[in-house]
Amino acid sequence: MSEDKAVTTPAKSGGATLTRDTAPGEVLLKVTGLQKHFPIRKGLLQRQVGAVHAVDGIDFEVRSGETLGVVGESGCGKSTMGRLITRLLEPTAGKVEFEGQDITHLGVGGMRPLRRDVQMIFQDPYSSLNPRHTIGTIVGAPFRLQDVTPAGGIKKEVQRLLGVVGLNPEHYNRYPHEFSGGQRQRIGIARALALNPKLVVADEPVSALDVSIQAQVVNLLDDLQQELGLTYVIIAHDLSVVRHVSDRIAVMYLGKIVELADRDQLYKSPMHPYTKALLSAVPIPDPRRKEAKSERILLKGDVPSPIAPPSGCRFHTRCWKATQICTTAEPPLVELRPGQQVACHHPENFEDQQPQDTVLLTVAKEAAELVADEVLAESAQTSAALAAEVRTDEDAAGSGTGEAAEPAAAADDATGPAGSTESAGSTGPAEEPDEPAKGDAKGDDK
Ligand SMILES: Nc1ncnc2c1ncn2[C@@H]1O[C@H](COP(=O)(O)OP(=O)(O)OP(=O)(O)O)[C@@H](O)[C@H]1O
Repeated sequence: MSEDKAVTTPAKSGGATLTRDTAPGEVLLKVTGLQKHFPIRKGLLQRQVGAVHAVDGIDFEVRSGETLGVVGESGCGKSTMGRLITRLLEPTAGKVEFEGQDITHLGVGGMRPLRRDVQMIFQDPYSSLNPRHTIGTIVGAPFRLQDVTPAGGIKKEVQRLLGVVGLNPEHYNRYPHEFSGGQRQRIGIARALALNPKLVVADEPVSALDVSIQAQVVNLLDDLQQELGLTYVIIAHDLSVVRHVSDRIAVMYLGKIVELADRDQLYKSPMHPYTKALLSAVPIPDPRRKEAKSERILLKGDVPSPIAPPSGCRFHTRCWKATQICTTAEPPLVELRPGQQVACHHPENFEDQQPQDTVLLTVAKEAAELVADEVLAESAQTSAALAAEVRTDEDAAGSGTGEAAEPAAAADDATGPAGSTESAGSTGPAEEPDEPAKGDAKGDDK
């Protein structure tokens, strides 16, 4: 990862230079009672017959310089939350404050300066880049949109940014299809960094990539944060991805935050049964903790429909600890331990909040099953592969070579033909934007 480690701070671009008002550790983003209900309409008159409760009243803060990981199964509302805080979606209710300013209902004009400060990286590096544009145009777009001319000109700045994310600045005129999946995600990252943002919301930034490439992109994000003092909200459905980069983690279930805790605390001692189940699904690849897994929980079934979420605690239909009260009273998100907020009547690793309610629901007992240790040991190995990769790269920081792409990377991912080995930090010929069928063909619009 030669060039990855040699990250340089983006040049102060004329007009785009942003003062870093919020000191590290201070609240940069504050979300209160945030809701997004997508209306469901039917009939000729398109009358509203219901709503998808995608995000249903969440509160959290993001401090300057930290990484907040957001996890949960598919459909829990993570992406919607990401789009709400970047104001790509209008909230149904609640408040979003950025640097103390209420931005909940700012119009296009009011949002314009904020667009520089808050950027988003999307999950799919294939569809988020316009195939008709060169990467020079793509990465330079934010300057044009914001009418900003960096010192030295857009081209020079874009080439510098490409170098920052470990791509060859010479490839300015190439098209997205000429790059591998990991390289395309680097292009997306370069675009997000163009205007020197304060907050970057990354929505499943690596889930479309091969595991070995994932580690490289995660490490790049980490390096950039160190160098540029960025604040991240990283959304993932997989706890193994956010584990290595997050300071705190929010666990979402059906539009709600059910647990919000410091990273280490969450992994060592999860309090919400859902968090515990998520952790069970991603065994911790640490042999010293093997004995700690006295019980492993496998959740059965899918997340219930957000159109009509279960009453009381939304997780009660899949929770092995659910009792009567869980069906009627929604547990508030409260700080049960310093740095650990949980919404549960019967939390794990803590005293019961409703000890009088002892009779388990029949369905609860069937909701989850314990998984055999052997099965877990096997999957722990897979999880360990990613962890080892990340650690190796962390250890190699500054070593200047970083050939993190193992042969497995050759497979890259199956989503596109550009299956070249991701060449992290390649600013030279090592970067192989192999496009076997098309070679260097430019302007090959798809
Ligand atoms: N524009 C929309 N209109 C209607 N429903 C939507 C819209 N966008 C999202 N939803 C619904 O909101 C719920 C939450 O979706 P969201 O994409 O935020 O979840 P997620 O946790 O990010 O899942 P995934 O990991 O699959 O993206 C889902 O049930 C989804 O179908």
